[in-house]
Amino acid sequence: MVRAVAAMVELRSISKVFGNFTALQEVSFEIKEGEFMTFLGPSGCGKTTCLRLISGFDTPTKGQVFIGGKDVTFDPPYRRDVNQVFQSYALFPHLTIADNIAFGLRMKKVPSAEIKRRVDNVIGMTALEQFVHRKPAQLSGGQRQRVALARAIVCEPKVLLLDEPLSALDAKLRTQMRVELKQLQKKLGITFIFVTHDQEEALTMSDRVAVLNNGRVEQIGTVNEIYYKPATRFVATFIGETNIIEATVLSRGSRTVRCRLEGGLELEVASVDPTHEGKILLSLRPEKVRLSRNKPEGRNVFPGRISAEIFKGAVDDITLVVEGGLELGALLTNDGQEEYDFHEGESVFCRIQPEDINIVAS
Ligand SMILES: Nc1ncnc2c1ncn2[C@@H]1O[C@H](COP(=O)(O)OP(=O)(O)OP(=O)(O)O)[C@@H](O)[C@H]1O
Repeated sequence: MVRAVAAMVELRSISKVFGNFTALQEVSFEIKEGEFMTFLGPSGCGKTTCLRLISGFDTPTKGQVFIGGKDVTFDPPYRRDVNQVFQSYALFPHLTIADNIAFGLRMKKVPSAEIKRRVDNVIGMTALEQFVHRKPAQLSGGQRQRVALARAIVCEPKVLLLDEPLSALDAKLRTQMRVELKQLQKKLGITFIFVTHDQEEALTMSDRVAVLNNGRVEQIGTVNEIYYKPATRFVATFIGETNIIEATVLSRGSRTVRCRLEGGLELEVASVDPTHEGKILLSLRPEKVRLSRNKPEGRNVFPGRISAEIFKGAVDDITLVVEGGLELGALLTNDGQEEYDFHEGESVFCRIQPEDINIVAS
């Protein structure tokens, strides 16, 4: 018999109003067991509010919260199989690292032999062996971060909530901790819900990302979907660099539409959606603009002039002027091949695959 597997966490038509301000509006999504889900969005978009409704530190104005298939909308935090790692880590300064980690289990009156076994296990997992007798003040930011994580996972919650846990770390440590966190999550198989406003952080660690804006979910998808198939202008511009271009649909083929871009350039754009008609908005990632000196074969080939070139190490950031004065950004990898080494003032041919252009909602 096939049994439907309930989502580990589900928010169903959630709205949250503070006074006369709506912080979340009709938010619905499901998070699967063992998934690394990230809430990504600018400051004030409602990420922390979402997290607080899942942890039980707050209740929704409307809608329901389910954890493990059970309606927990009005259950207090201690009745939910959820643990949280805070931005500030919230460690007890007077306790040693080992005692900080054991604290939650002692509160739950877990037998001491079991506490020792579980604490030793997470200390190994988070590489904290040499610090167990120190106090939090004697650790670096990254080490403190690991203690906060160890303290949360030792309780073996089904869901771990992480509210910008890397924000206090310097850039290098942040990058390192991203990899460690992701590896740890895979090893533990716990559902992680991670909050950040840093798109790079979201792209490196998550299985799926929910992009929030103004209290609404703009898009939920895998990191690839969010990056390569952004649904809205906001998602396309918030994550990575993109060219946003206004266009008009001229005609429809079986899998593409022919569009006239602002300035007059005509291009074919992948589309099977019949609602794509009249005025539309296009998103084009700069690394998808191919340049060459000789005219290439294929569709969507057009001339352009390089009006600016900025060297950025691994890549060159290029501005092109094409038909009708339209400016397009292009990114080229600096791999040392002269064939792809273009300079300001040069005339070039541009080529864009129809499927590399996305029609986005405004
Ligand atoms: N208790 C409250 N009373 C009134 N307004 C609140 C309350 N809590 C949050 N808000 C408002 O709700 C909105 C969403 O807040 P939230 O903390 O969820 O944002 P966020 O996306 O986590 O932002 P940040 O990245 O800055 O932490 C904000 O405009 C905030 O001012």
